[in-house]
Amino acid sequence: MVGAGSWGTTFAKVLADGGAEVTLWARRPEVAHEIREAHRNSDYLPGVNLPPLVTATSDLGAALADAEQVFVSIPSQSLRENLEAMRPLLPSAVPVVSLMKGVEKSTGLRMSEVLEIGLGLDADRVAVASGPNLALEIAKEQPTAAVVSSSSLETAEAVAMVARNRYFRSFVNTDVIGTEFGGVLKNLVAVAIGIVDGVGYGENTKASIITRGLVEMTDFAVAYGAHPETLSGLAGLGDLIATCGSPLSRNNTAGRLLGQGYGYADVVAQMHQTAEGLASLAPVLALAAEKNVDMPICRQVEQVLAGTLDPKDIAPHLTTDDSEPVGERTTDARQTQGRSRLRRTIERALDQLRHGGRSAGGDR
Ligand SMILES: NC(=O)c1ccc[n+]([C@@H]2O[C@H](COP(=O)([O-])OP(=O)(O)OC[C@H]3O[C@@H](n4cnc5c(N)ncnc54)[C@H](O)[C@@H]3O)[C@@H](O)[C@H]2O)c1
Ligand SMILES: O=P(O)(O)OC[C@H](O)CO
Repeated sequence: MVGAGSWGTTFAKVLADGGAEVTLWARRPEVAHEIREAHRNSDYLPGVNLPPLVTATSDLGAALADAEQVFVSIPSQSLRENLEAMRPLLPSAVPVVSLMKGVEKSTGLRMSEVLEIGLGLDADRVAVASGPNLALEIAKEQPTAAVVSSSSLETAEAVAMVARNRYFRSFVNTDVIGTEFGGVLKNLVAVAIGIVDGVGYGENTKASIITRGLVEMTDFAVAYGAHPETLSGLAGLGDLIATCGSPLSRNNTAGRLLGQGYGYADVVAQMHQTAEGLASLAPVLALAAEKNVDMPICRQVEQVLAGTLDPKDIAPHLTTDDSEPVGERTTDARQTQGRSRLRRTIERALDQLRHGGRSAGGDR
């Protein structure tokens, strides 16, 4: 396991409680020492005892030697800089699994893509695991589930066989794009939820943002080739519910601080753990623009982060509507807009007939 933060350590426990021997690589030797000697990682998982099958080292080569599967759980924006060191140490033919939920700011790439490029791997060797997985709940052995996804079903199944135990169930799919983007995008909606929570708005506002947020997530992921049903599954809706509903979520917490009036720099300074949504927002919006996907909630989060939108005004797209009414689903909206366009075309044709080609309404 590369990365001994809250999720890497928790996932190591998940694997060990399923019977696997796990070596964690911790960047800081003192963290590795505590895990090895005291079976604790008190910085990240206070009060949690790690099973004897988990050990740790700050020597990357020792952590990777003889590994049968490699899991990676470091902040998304730091992944690339670690791959050069990992590449020559990686045992051949083993699957590499991303546990991360971000996109690379400089390239807009998903973490599985960064792993493939940085480690020179075929896509079939790479998997991602994602779902409603708040680390501290799982570290306390509260039951949950996740999806392991790979373009190779064989790889996904091999990983899922290991990543399971009495409190953790792994499903499989081959929709890597949908599974990965689900984890990225729910973070952005969770920041929005935190903001309205910080402002003091109640459950109607939050339910509206969660529901409309799921539409944004689905439209975006489908535009990039995901299956829509993946976004209704554990890695989409499931994770959205968990992250938006829990004060344990760092993205939700960051949003709440913004909603309470703290500026972006103060929030970043107060966060001691990774809130991926803050760094993923800009690349996600750039990717959305490339595919003409409208993401009003994410755009407003960006404006709050930039200090150009008062947090209490975060939901105008829900409360003001100066356009024609549209359906809830984008496809419905397109149909409605299509009907409107057709109606306008017919009206123009009738108008031309009535006025001999001279419009009565304007200069076009
Ligand atoms: N914590 C959760 O509940 C949870 C659940 C699912 C997925 N994730 C995802 O897992 C990933 C890791 O998150 P986390 O919660 O473990 O974060 P964290 O902040 O708890 O820990 C991050 C770890 O990465 C290390 N690190 C920081 N900068 C580094 C660098 N430049 N090079 C190498 N290591 C570095 C830190 O020392 C730490 O061990 C994120 O993408 C997150 O979205 C987290
Ligand atoms: O603490 P967050 O906001 O990074 O969320 C953690 C997990 O992704 C929840 O599934």
